Order: sequence, then C-alpha cells, then structure tokens
Amino acid sequence: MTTKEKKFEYKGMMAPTFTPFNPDGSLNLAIIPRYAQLLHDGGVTGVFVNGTNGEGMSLTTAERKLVAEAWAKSRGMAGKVVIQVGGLNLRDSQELARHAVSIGASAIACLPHLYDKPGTIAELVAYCKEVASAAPEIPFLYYHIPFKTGVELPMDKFLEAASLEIPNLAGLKFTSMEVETEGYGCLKAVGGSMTVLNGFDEVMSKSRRVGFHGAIGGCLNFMPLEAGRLLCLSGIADDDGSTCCVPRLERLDEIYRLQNRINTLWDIVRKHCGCSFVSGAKFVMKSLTGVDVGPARKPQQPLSEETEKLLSDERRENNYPY
Ligand SMILES: CC(=O)N[C@@H]([C@@H](O)[C@H](O)[C@H](O)CO)[C@@H](O)CC(=O)C(=O)O
Repeated sequence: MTTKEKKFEYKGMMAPTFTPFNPDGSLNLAIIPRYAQLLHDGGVTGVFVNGTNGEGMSLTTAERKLVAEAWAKSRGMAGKVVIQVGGLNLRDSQELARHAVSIGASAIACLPHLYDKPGTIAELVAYCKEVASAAPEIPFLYYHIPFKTGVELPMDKFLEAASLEIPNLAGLKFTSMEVETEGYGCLKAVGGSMTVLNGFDEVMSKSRRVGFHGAIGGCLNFMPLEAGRLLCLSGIADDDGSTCCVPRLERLDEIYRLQNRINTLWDIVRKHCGCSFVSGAKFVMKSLTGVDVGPARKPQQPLSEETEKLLSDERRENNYPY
C-alpha cells in the first residue's frame, strides 16, 4: 500500500447511519437506496455504518455484513463508506474487517474491546493492530467515544504510538467534547498526517474552527443543510474577511444560532428519551425526513405514544424543520 492509499483523505460531512428496521425488528435494507439519496441531496459525502446510531453492537455479525453490503451497493449516492467493525470479540471484528475489504469499503473504524478494556496506550495499540492487520488494504480509523467505552486514553499519544505499529492507521473519529485541546493535539500528531473527524454535534463549530477534517454527526441524517452552513461559516478565519461575503458579526451570530439549533434538538431528544437516545433520534429522522428507519432494538426502549407526542410537540414549537 502506498502512503497515499493508507491515508483517509476526506473532508466533509459523513452521516452515522441508522440501521433501518421493520416494525418486527428485522432489517429493512430496501429503504437504504432512498436513504442514501436523501443524504446525497443534503450534501453528505460519506456514511459511517454500524456505529452508535447504527446499533452495530445490537446486530448479529451476519446482520452487520448485510447492512454493510447494502450501503456499499449505494456508494454512488452515499460516497465514502466507512464500516465500524468493533464492539465484538476480536475474531468477529477481524472477519468484519476482511468483509469490509471484500465489499469495497473506503475504510474501517473500530472501537476498543468493550469488556477487556485497554488500560494503557500499548494495550490499545496492540488490539487495534490485530483488527487493522485483517484489512491492510484499506485505512483504519480508531473510534474514540470514551463516554460509551470508558476508555479515556489520550488520543494524541495513541496516534503517535499507533502510527509506528499500524501501517494503515489513518486517523480517528473523535467523539469527545475536548476538541480544542486533545482534538487539536490529534491534528498535530504524526506530523499532521492523521484525519480527525468530529463525533459530537454539540462541538461541530469548534471542531471546524480548530481544523478538524470533517464531521460524523447524527444531525447530518436530518439537518445537513444547516450543519453544512454551520461548518462552512465556522471554517472561515476571523482575519480573512475578504473570503466571505457575510460580515464578521453577522457570521458569528449565524454560527451561534445554527449551533444552538442543533444542540436544542438533541436536548429535546435527551430530555424525553434518556438512555433510549437512538430510539428518539430514529423518530426524529422519520419526522423530519419521511425516511422511516423504524424502531431501535433493545436494550433501547420503544417510545411510548406519549413520548412521541412530546417529541413532536417540542419539535414543532422550536420550528424543526423550518
Ligand atoms: C453517542 C452518539 O450518539 N453520538 C452521535 C452524535 O451525533 C450525538 O448523537 C449528538 O452529538 C448528540 O449528543 C454520533 O457521534 C454517532 C455516531 O457517530 C455513530 O453512530 O457512531
């Protein structure tokens, strides 16, 4: 593999896709082409499959392959197809990594082991190396999401150490609020050669300002136009008024407004759905786009009619969509 191939050269908005289910809980793969078209129309240029929104950890390995294949078939619309292969026993993650190569995925991403959690950078590097080496032909991204995994190791140091051991290491999905400190360190790590993608919508603007390459955020499934404008305005340097037709103060107001709109929507979902956040997010997806990705799987709880009504009422009161 050449240096260029092992890098994940990507800039833009990538949707962490919801796995569509039928009401009986079986996969609804037939809807994926329409879902991919919707993302494409909103300016989304990649998909992150079988992650948190995708409920990868609630799917069987066979189902994860089917979902990955369906997105790979829709790559004409979906753009870059990144398959999250972690959250399982190592053997299955390696099998999914090989499968990702066989279907022409753009890259794989991987969580740490969720039970035998790594306690040191060396342990995390060793684990990632096992997975990455099963798919040496394509880039490997680490999926950093400490609030879910409990693995809180410093990512800038991880990238430095992993780059010496994993030839196809290309970067990470950084799902932490620490974008201006640790996240910035990741951008500077390994001579600035790693791709760093933001994972929390709440810090989308900040992450763009410090130079993250892109965003993988749930809101990109249903409000990509607002998110795209937010990312675009946030990427304009303050001292370079000449490149932007929107005056600086107006621009800052608009950034503030757009970031707040995204945050408010997530606050509504969190308030009514708590731990069944993906159930709520899937309901929002259906309400705002008409693409029905169905219910979430347990342990996410189904939404009661009352919760659905509360979500709908608050959504409308806050003018989503415009
Ligand atoms: C934990 C979680 O759900 N994170 C979301 C965010 O978009 C999140 O929903 C949003 O920032 C609200 O907190 C994405 O990062 C999910 C994601 O990338 C994935 O599906 O793997």
